[in-house]
Amino acid sequence: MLKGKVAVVSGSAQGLGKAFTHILLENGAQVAMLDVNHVMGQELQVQLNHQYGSDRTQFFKADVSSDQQFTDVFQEIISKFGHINIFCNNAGIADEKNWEKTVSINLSGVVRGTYLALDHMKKENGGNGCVIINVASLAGLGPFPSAPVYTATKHGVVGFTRAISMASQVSGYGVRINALCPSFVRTTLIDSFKQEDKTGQFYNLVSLTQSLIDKFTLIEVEQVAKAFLHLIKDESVNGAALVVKSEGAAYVTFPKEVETTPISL
Ligand SMILES: NC(=O)C1=CN([C@@H]2O[C@H](COP(=O)(O)OP(=O)(O)OC[C@H]3O[C@@H](n4cnc5c(N)ncnc54)[C@H](O)[C@@H]3O)[C@@H](O)[C@H]2O)C=CC1
Ligand SMILES: CCCCC/C=C\C=C\C(=O)C/C=C\C/C=C\CCCC(=O)O
Repeated sequence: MLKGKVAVVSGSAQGLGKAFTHILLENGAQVAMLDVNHVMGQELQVQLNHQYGSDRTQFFKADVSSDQQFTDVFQEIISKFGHINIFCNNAGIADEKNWEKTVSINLSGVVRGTYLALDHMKKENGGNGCVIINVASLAGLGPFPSAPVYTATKHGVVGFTRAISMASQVSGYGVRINALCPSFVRTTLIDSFKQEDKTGQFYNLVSLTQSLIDKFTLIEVEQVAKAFLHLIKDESVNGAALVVKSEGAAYVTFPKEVETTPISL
């Protein structure tokens, strides 16, 4: 069903991005994989070439926190594949110690990728049938106390996605932009919560994180990939946030008006 479509997935050398790449390939798309980890990225490309054929994927090394690298690689991808229909901003880290890096990758990287993709999709593709998926988290909808800056970046991704999707609709770009909000997923990112060089001043909250993981239970990347595919196919949604938990996937119902409690001044 995605034959003839070209997809770009950032952070695709492992974890969720790798699972998104697999499901896109299984459904007929070509995939440009983008990651800062070129060793893992190139190894994966060799494996995928065997599995799906050599013309289906290409790995591109880039750091999404670098304007220059992201822009240059974007142009390389267009030169190789001609056009892009699906763009997934997935690359992300959890590092409260180096929190500015977390903001640069998780939030600025998503804004950068969305603007590059929008600019191409609205001009080159005539604004038809294109979709951007921004990977946020359940921590983009509620507080994750062990990782306040990670929480902030993911709330930022949800807010940015809701606003830019409305701008896209009002401007008639013909590009849908949605957010994916998984709870804890079994990937290497999860290991960060036990590492003091990642948790920094919140290392004392390790047991709180463990209790949250136990409450939500770890989900598998394949389950999130199915929700990702649903967001690509569901042409009725724009500006949506799709939550993925162990019990299933569900769209968030955002209030039309924020509920407030008046105070007297
Ligand atoms: N694992 C989890 O529990 C959850 C993860 N997420 C989000 O899903 C996304 C993917 O995470 P995972 O697959 O779990 O992590 P992961 O650590 O398994 O994979 C992340 C990939 O992103 C790449 N990457 C990191 N920084 C990069 C940069 N500056 N430029 C390009 N690539 C970069 C890494 O090299 C790696 O291949 C992230 O945005 C994460 O915040 C959301 C909810 C839950
Ligand atoms: C820096 C240490 C943190 C390491 C954690 C590792 C990965 C976390 C990935 C996530 O995206 C977290 C997923 C879910 C957030 C959990 C709780 C939010 C609560 C939301 C709610 O109130 O419903």
